[in-house]
Amino acid sequence: MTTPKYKRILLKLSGEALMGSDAYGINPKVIGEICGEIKAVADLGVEIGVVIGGGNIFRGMAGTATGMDRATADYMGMLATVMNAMALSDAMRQVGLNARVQSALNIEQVVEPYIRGKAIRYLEEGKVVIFGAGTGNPFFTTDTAAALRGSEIGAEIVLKATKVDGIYTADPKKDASATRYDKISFNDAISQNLAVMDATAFALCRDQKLPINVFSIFKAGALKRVVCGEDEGTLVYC
Ligand SMILES: Nc1ncnc2c1ncn2[C@@H]1O[C@H](COP(=O)(O)OP(=O)(O)OP(=O)(O)O)[C@@H](O)[C@H]1O
Ligand SMILES: O=c1ccn([C@@H]2O[C@H](COP(=O)(O)O)[C@@H](O)[C@H]2O)c(=O)[nH]1
Repeated sequence: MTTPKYKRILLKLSGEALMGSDAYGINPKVIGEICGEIKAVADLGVEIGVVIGGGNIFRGMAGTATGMDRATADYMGMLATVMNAMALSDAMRQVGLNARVQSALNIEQVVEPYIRGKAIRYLEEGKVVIFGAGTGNPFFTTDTAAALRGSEIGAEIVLKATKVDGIYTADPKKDASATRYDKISFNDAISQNLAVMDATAFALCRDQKLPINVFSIFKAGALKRVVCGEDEGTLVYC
């Protein structure tokens, strides 16, 4: 059997990735495939916390661009991540995973509130814990929530599963000449303003000595390869 390098991980899943090639929302085939990738890692005995983004439904900055109050728009963005968390939990159920959703905003008729001790107990029981509503605070992102929850649950690494296959010298979607790093230090990622992740998330992980691996969620088997310590995407280290 393949031996995982990590016992407990925090997986940051791109909200936008859930759209697949659709213009908006959640594509059932794509979310099912992503859950298959997660199951392959859970079957190795790895404890998995997940933070899900909301970019497939709503981003606060998009609301602000149309004149909305930023905090109001950000709360809408956080609610979008709760919808994604619920969809992900159900898609996990369909592939045979046992998942629990905890929300940083209290909507108790819908999902449990975030309680750190309970989340850790679920992980120890082999359940996947999906953290919705980001940090629960406006002016942050789900990348920062991943750094925060990863630190709180004692994850050994944050895995950012996104639409690109690593961190590049510039945004590869805008600059075709950009080249990918195999690894990069936190200080270099921050000083070069590499926008694949926000600086708050990088800084928190750096301070907590929590490495990050950025990889493509669309590459079959990539998540399992990262978890087994193989070179995949870009490693951000202290
Ligand atoms: N230097 C860079 N290297 C790699 N990607 C970059 C870089 N700079 C910007 N990007 C962009 O960052 C994006 C990933 O971050 P982003 O926060 O937009 O998405 P996400 O976290 O995957 O999605 P969501 O916000 O929906 O959860 C990539 O799709 C890429 O286009
Ligand atoms: O802690 C947080 C996390 C998120 N938000 C808002 O939600 C959206 C969606 O999250 P993404 O990280 O962009 O996927 C984000 O644009 C913010 O508006 C937040 O306010 N606080």
